[in-house]
Amino acid sequence: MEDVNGCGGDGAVLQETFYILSKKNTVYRVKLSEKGLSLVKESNGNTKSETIQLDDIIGCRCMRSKCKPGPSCACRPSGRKDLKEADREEKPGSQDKSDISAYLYIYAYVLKKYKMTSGVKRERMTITLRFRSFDKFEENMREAQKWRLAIKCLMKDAPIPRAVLNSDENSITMSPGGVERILDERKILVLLNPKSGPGRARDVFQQKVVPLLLEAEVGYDLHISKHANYAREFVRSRDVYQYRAIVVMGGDGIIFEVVNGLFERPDWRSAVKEVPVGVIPCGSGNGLAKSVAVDDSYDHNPVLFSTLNILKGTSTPLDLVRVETRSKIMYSFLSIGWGLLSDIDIESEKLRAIGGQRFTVWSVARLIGLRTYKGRISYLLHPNSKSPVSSSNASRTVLTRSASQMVDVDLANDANVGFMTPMHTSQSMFSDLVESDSPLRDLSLETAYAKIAEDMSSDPDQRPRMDSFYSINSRRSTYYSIGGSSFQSVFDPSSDHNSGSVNVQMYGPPSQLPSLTQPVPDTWTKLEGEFIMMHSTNVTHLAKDCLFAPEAKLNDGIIWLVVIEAGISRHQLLQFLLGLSHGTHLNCPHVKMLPVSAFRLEPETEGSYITVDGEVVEYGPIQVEIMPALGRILSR
Ligand SMILES: Nc1ncnc2c1ncn2[C@@H]1O[C@H](COP(=O)(O)OP(=O)(O)OP(=O)(O)O)[C@@H](O)[C@H]1O
Repeated sequence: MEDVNGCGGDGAVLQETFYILSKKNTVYRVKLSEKGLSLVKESNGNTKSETIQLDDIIGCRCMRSKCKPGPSCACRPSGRKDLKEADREEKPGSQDKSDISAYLYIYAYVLKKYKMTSGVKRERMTITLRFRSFDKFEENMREAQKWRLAIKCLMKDAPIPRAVLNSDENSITMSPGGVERILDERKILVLLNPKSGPGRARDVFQQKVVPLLLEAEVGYDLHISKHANYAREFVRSRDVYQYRAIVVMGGDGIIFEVVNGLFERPDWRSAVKEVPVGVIPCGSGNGLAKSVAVDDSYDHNPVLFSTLNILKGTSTPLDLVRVETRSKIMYSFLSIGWGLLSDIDIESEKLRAIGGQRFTVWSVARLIGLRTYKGRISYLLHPNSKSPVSSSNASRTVLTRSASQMVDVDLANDANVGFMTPMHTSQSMFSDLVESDSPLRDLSLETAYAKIAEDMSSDPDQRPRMDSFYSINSRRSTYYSIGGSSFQSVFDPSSDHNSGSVNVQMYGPPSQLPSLTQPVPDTWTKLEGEFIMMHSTNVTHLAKDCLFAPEAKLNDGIIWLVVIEAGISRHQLLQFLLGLSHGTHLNCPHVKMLPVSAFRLEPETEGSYITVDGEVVEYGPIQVEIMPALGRILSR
C-alpha cells in the first residue's frame, strides 16, 4: 500500500470549507494536519482560528442520519437508551433515506484552566462535520471516511495510505479493513474488581469508561474478578497477546495481582513487553494511578484522566521491585513497608466502613500507643545518589510543587453525556453554537439549504459539487455509526481457574544479590536498633493523597527508602504524618530518605506487619531489589 506523509505546502493533509446553516455570512476553513484540526472562522470580515491538538482527539466516527422519532416512525422508539442501542446495532431499516449526508463526529478532550483557580481539567468537545456535497449518500460517506481514516492514522502516527486521500478510491468505503489494518485494532482486556474501594467499579466502567471506548472505537473484553487472585490466575493462564493492553479497574491490590500474574507465565518476558498494563482507579488508595498522572487534570477527574491515558495507548517503562521473602518471590510496583505506616494501613482495615477517615483515626490511635520495633536494615545506596537526600534538598523539591487538590468529581453529572449526547462547555469561538440546545438536525439546516438551493442548477444532473456544512456540539443527535467498531463485553467467562491444580512458578529476571540466607555484602550500609518504621516506594504516591517520594520517576532505577529510628518525638511524628499529603514529611528531623538500589530488612521483634503494595506478606526477613524498567504502564 502506498503511503503519503501529508499533502500541500502548508502541511495540510485534508482541507475543506464548511458552513453554518444559521449564519449566512460565516464560513469555516477546516484543515487537518499533523498538528491537529485547525478551524478558521471567517465572519463579516473577521477571522478567528482555533486548533484542536491531535493529542486531545480520542476518536471519530462516521454516522448516517436516522429517521426522526415520532409516533409515525415505526423504526425506532423514542428515548435516549434506545438511541444508543440503535446506534450500535445499526438497523438499516431506520436510516433516513431522505438525508444523503454523511456525518463525521470528532471527539476531543481539551485541557482547560479553571476560571477561579489555577487548576486544569479536561473538557469534552465534539466537532460534527456534515458532508453533503455529493448527490449520493455513498459518495458523501466516502468523504467522511476519508477524514476519519486520515485522523486515525495521524493519531497513531501511522503513514496515511494514498488510497485514503484519493477521493476516487472506492475501496475506502467498500473495504475499510485494508486501510484499518495499519492501525492497532486489537481490543483491550478489562479486569474489574467489583469490591474495590466503595464497590462502584462496575458502575464507573459502564457510565464513565464505556462512552469513551465507544467514541474511540476501542473494543474490549470485560472480565469481573470473582474472588481474590482471580485476576492473577486469569493473566497467568490466558492468551494475553490478543489484547493491546490489560486495563485494571480497581485499586493497587488487583494491579498487584495482574503484575504478578504476568511473572507467573513462562513467556513473561514477551508478555510484559508486548502487553502493557493500564489502570483506572476505583480502589481506596490508587497510588499507581496518581503516580502515573502527568498533569493536575488527574485530580479533577481521575477516571477520565486515566481512561484518556489508556486510549492514548502509549506505554512507559515502569521500574518494578523484586521482593524475596523466606518462601516467596514477588514483584512490587508500589511499596514495601514495616512499622508505623504498615500498621496503620492494615490495622485500620477494621474501620473500612468509615472510608478514608480510617487512616486519620488510626494514626491518632497509633501515635498515642506508639510502638518501636527492633531489627536491622541494610541497604545499597543507588550509584547516582552517594548520600541520603537531606531534608533541605527534599523540601526544595517539595515546595516547588503546588498543593494538589483532591477533587474526585462525581461523574454522575456527566453520565448523561453518554455516547450520543455530546456535551460542550468550552468558552471558545464556537460558543455561538454551544449555546444552542437544538439537536444537530435542527441547526438551521433549512435556511442554509435554501441558500444553496438558490445557487443550484435546476437540473439535478447539473448540480455542482458543494462544500459541506459544518456544525458543532450538538447536545443530542440521531445518527448511525458507520465506523465498523468491534465492541464486546464478556462477563463471567468459563471459570477454569483452579489454583489448586496449577503448579504456579514465579519467573522473571534473576537476582543480582546474595540470597536471603547469605549475609549482605560489606559494601552495604547497616542500621541496627529500634525503629518506628521503614517504608519504601519507587513511585511518587503511595495513595492518591500521599506524596511519599516527590522526586521519584516511573523509571529512575531508584527505590526511595524512608527510615525513622526510635528517638523521634510524637510531635515530630505528627508533623511527619501531616506532611505526607504534600510531601513535606521529609523535612522532619529523624526522617531519613535514602535513594537505594536494594535493601534488606531483618526484623527481630514481632508485633508489626510487613506489607508489599499494601498487602500483608509473611513476617520475617525480606530482601528488595530494583528491576529498572521491567514493566510497562500506559501513560500519556
Ligand atoms: N470478587 C472479589 N471479591 C473479594 N475480593 C476480591 C475480589 N476480586 C479481587 N479481590 C481482592 O480485593 C483486594 C483489594 O482490591 P483493590 O486493590 O482493587 O481495592 P482496594 O483495596 O479498595 O484499593 P487499594 O488497593 O488501592 O487500596 C485485592 O487484593 C483482590 O485480591
